[in-house]
Amino acid sequence: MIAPFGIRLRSLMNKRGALCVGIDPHASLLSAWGLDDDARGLERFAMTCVEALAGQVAVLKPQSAFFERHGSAGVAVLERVVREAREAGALVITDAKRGDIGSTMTAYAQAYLDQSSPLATDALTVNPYLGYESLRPALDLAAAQRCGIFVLGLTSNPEAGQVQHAVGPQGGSVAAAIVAGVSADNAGCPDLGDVGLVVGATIGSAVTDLGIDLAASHAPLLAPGIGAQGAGAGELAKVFGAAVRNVLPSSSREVLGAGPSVTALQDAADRTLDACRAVLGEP
Ligand SMILES: O=c1ccn([C@@H]2O[C@H](COP(=O)(O)O)[C@@H](O)[C@H]2O)c(=O)[nH]1
Repeated sequence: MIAPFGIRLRSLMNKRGALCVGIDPHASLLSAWGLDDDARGLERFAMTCVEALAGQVAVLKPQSAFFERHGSAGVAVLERVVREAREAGALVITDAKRGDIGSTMTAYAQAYLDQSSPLATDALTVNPYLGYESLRPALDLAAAQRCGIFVLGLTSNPEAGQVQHAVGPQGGSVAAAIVAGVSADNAGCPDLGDVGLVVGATIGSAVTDLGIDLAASHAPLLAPGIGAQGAGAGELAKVFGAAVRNVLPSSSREVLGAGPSVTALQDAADRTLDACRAVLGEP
């Protein structure tokens, strides 16, 4: 039987280095690569990323929105990207930030985590702001299918604090309550659990300010914000402190901007990984 997601992720981070490259086919990037902003251009862009990076980096993270904006043809491209990236040896986190209630959350979970689904992936980003327990159908199906879940914790966008830093009824921050939920789901894991957190590389001292212990959560820590959003590898030590070993830095536009040359994309990913390694050490 396949190993649980957290174990597979640690093993691939050890082998390939701790880096996630996002596949975000912005219209501006399609244009910069000389491609049309249509489903054919999207497919060429995304499959070039797979060809360049799926055998090299630990994790690829297609951003679902950029595929959905091309309608059903775009979703078909997403299916191909996820399938072929996994076949080439990368782990795939589908960044769709799903979140809903009850049976609707179950349907989202089935769409991405049931391994017989056309969109089947290794891990899915989810939004806990309908309440952490609203994610239970996805958490349960992920565990059954040996997949991962990445719960939005402290996101990289500047307006996130309005919700995530707010103090909830128990007196702690909303983000701390989400982290507590993740910690409970990972309880007993000796190393990385299957339930991860999204914590932006841009958030400065928020983890410390809110009194959050990320290391104790055993969560893989997906850290977007490197590159186009202004964070560099240097920010990682300050943001994550004692939890740096569990960080998976993520960058999209900064790497993708090097394309369409396959070798230029590979070199850009290598440069980002080297910069992160200098801060994080070996995973
Ligand atoms: O807190 C979050 C959660 C997700 N993202 C996503 O990551 C990429 C970032 O792309 P860049 O080009 O490297 O800025 C994008 O898909 C976001 O939706 C995030 O940035 N922050």
